[in-house]
Amino acid sequence: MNIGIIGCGSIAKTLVNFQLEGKMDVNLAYFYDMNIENARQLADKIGAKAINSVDELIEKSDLILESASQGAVKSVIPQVVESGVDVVIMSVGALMDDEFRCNLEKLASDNNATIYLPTGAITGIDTVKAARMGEIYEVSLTTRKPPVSLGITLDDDKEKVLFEGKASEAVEKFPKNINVSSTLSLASGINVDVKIIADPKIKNNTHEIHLKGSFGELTTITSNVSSPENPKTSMLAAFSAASLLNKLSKTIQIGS
Ligand SMILES: NC(=O)C1=CN([C@@H]2O[C@H](COP(=O)(O)OP(=O)(O)OC[C@H]3O[C@@H](n4cnc5c(N)ncnc54)[C@H](O)[C@@H]3O)[C@@H](O)[C@H]2O)C=CC1
Ligand SMILES: O=C([O-])CC(=O)C(=O)O
Repeated sequence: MNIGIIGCGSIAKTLVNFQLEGKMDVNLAYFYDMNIENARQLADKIGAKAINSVDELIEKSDLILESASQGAVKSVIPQVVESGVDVVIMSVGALMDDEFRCNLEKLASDNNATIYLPTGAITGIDTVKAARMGEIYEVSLTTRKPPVSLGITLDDDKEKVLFEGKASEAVEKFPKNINVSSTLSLASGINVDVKIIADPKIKNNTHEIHLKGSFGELTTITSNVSSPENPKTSMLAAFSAASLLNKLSKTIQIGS
């Protein structure tokens, strides 16, 4: 399966390294970026092709992985699914816009395309999906990142709450830091409560999920090593994308 990639930054680079290590069961074949140099650099590492037109990327790819930005999801992904090409979306925050998501879902369904949302930099999405078969009473996400990951500096070493509210607002205010809240919301069917804390005492990007439902209770804590290329992004996000791509060709499918 030939994969086209939109957005050649930290996540795409990790995928390229996996391909170099022989860990990918799919072929990362085509690279597109609004900065063509970023696409060239990654494509050259694995003898793939940098492409400077979305039309050509769609025409050539069996599946497209978006690892660019919420803006890219809104501007490019409708055209991808309208062409009947499956897509993996990393900038999941774009899908908290209900009207956009419903239109995209209809466009995909009308054109026989599938939209995949990887678990990303959190843990427990399998359980959240299963919990939804019963009743979910409450669900929340507390994200704690070092200030550098949030693109700020703090005057002292005290933690600072930067945001408390719903996921739909969080993804607008922190578009590069809290896509995971959208994944959790879409999996649970609830616009989840989100707290974002800048914590100078921690090194890792940490996401804590609490969920109560008719099945019982779930708590997960994921303490993520940041990407060396982009401290906002945790390595696990790219690992999750790679794992999802590999899952597409597996005969035994593990997890719900
Ligand atoms: N779902 C999840 O769990 C996670 C999602 N993310 C999201 O994944 C996306 C990619 O993350 P990174 O690779 O770390 O980002 P990055 O900033 O390292 O790289 C993004 C690349 O996309 C390109 N780009 C941006 N907008 C574009 C557009 N409209 N068209 C074409 N190229 C465009 C940039 O030039 C850059 O090369 C971001 O939106 C990030 O917030 C990040 C971490 C976790
Ligand atoms: O990588 C992470 O820790 C989470 C993240 O940036 C996002 O969800 O946008």
